Amino acid sequence: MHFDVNGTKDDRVSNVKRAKSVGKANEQIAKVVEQSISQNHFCVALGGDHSIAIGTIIGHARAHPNLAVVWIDAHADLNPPLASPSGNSHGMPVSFLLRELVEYIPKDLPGFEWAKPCLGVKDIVYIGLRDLDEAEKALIEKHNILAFTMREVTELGVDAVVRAAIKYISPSGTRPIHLSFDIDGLDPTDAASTGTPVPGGLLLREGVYITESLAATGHLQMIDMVEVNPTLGSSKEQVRTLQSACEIIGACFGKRNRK
Ligand SMILES: N[C@@]1(C(=O)O)CN(C[C@@H]2CCCCN2)C[C@@H]1CCC[B-](O)(O)O
Ligand SMILES: [Mn+2]
Ligand SMILES: [Mn+2]
Ligand SMILES: [Mn+2]
Repeated sequence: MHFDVNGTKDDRVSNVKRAKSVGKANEQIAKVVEQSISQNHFCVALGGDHSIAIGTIIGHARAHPNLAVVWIDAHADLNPPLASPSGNSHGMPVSFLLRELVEYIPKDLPGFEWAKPCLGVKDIVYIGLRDLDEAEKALIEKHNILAFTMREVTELGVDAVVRAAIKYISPSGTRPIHLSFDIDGLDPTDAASTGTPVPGGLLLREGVYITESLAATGHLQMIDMVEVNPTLGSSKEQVRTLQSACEIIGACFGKRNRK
């Protein structure tokens, strides 16, 4: 039995653990992000798990409807609630955001009455994928979602991948970009202190390069830096993970290795 902050029952509904708390929290996040972006701030959302992207991206899209999203992650976070193997909302956010998947979202989710999808499948690109569930593979395939897995990153190189990603989501180079950066997109050598680490990820150098390249478009408006969990791993790993997160956030503001 789980309870929300008001002490009322908040259990698993339609296979979403603590649905009401997650929904209500994201409703607040969306309001704050919309306000901040509307005041022309560059917005940094620090997670916390990746379910916060429901609020950050819906909030951002209210201010910039033609938003494009770059999702850096070992995982696709694309499980519609009833297809999730874990019932953990951090593996679901993209399914709440895509208009083409609205039929898979249960209508009776407490706390999510406000959440309306704000992206089409062509408005998002993945980089770093290497651990997908069957439903996620099927949905990426069915909807032709552009995904550069770690295989493509190795095959093409990070420069070709980020150039292709930008060309795809913003051919004119003018669309506002939202970077949703799950720290587990990086290799555990650079980010071990996270809930679901997966070997064979992006080097910090590659994560910085991708972020710098997005910043260089002049239209990177917001970053989510999520899944950083400084309570996990050795203190050395914790320091390294936090350092990596700071390097990525810093890269949003331009080149790090100035000549
Ligand atoms: N797809 C998942 C889900 O629970 O939905 C399955 N699970 C990883 C699972 C562990 C056992 C071996 C196969 N992989 C975590 C992932 C969500 C990650 C959320 B993120 O925000 O950290 O990306
Ligand atoms: Mn997680
Ligand atoms: Mn994630
Ligand atoms: Mn992940």
